[in-house]
Amino acid sequence: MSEANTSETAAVSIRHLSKSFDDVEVLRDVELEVKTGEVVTIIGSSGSGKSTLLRCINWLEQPDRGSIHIAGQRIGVNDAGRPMPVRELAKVRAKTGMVFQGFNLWPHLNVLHNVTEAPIHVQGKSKREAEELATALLEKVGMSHKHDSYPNTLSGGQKQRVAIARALAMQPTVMLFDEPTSALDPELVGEVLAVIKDLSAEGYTMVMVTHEMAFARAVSDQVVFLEKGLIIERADPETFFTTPKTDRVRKFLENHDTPSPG
Ligand SMILES: Nc1ncnc2c1ncn2[C@@H]1O[C@H](COP(=O)(O)OP(=O)(O)OP(=O)(O)O)[C@@H](O)[C@H]1O
Repeated sequence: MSEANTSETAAVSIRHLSKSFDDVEVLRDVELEVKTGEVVTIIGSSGSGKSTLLRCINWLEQPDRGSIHIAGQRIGVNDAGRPMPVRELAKVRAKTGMVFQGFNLWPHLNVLHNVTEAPIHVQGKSKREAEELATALLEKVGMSHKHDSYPNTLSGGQKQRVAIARALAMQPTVMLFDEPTSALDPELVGEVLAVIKDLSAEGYTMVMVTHEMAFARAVSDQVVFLEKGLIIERADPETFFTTPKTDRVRKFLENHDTPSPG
């Protein structure tokens, strides 16, 4: 059978992933396995390759070497080792729900239609089915009262909660969050983190790049530390935050808003 079957138990399986921009190797032989229901946070200093790793998972960036399987299916490369046709790639990519730092909502669509757009036009759901799902998801993120508002009338925290509902509407295997609170005013961070925390409690599989250390500690099953494109530590959050193995991580945690033990 195809190699896809070797990874079918993991939500995401990344093997020997490398990526360069120009001559700079930004990811170096990265290996990562995300089990179904697991929350993995990726942390590290600026420029260490966190966003690039996340963007490789859904092929927004194409790696130079290595493989990525999502729910057992390889993304970007077909069984014959050739680049996937666009339609096939779109199908695999739809197994991921991406939430960006900058929300990326459609400005000309109201909240409800931002959430129903892809289920109707990509998945072929009926308008009624898509609207029922969107209504339930907007309820989940506390935004159902704004269903007919347009993005420019929402706060950053509200926009990000709609963006989360929109990603969930495709019923992805894995949610990918790229610094989802970095663009928010500090007082709006909490409402978005609360939504993500609820999702983790509900068993959603998530990979998240974040600078919010207390949050990473609270929600993660696995914390991964990237340094110059290499994973130099990975551990459960308790171990990672209380007994880091390397001086590099110890120093990083000293300089960040590290939560106190316990
Ligand atoms: N499209 C691109 N073209 C050229 N270089 C890039 C591109 N995207 C990222 N890089 C470079 O790759 C390196 C890793 O970038 P990346 O955004 O993955 O880091 P990061 O760890 O997410 O950083 P930050 O925390 O600042 O967002 C950086 O040196 C960055 O300048």
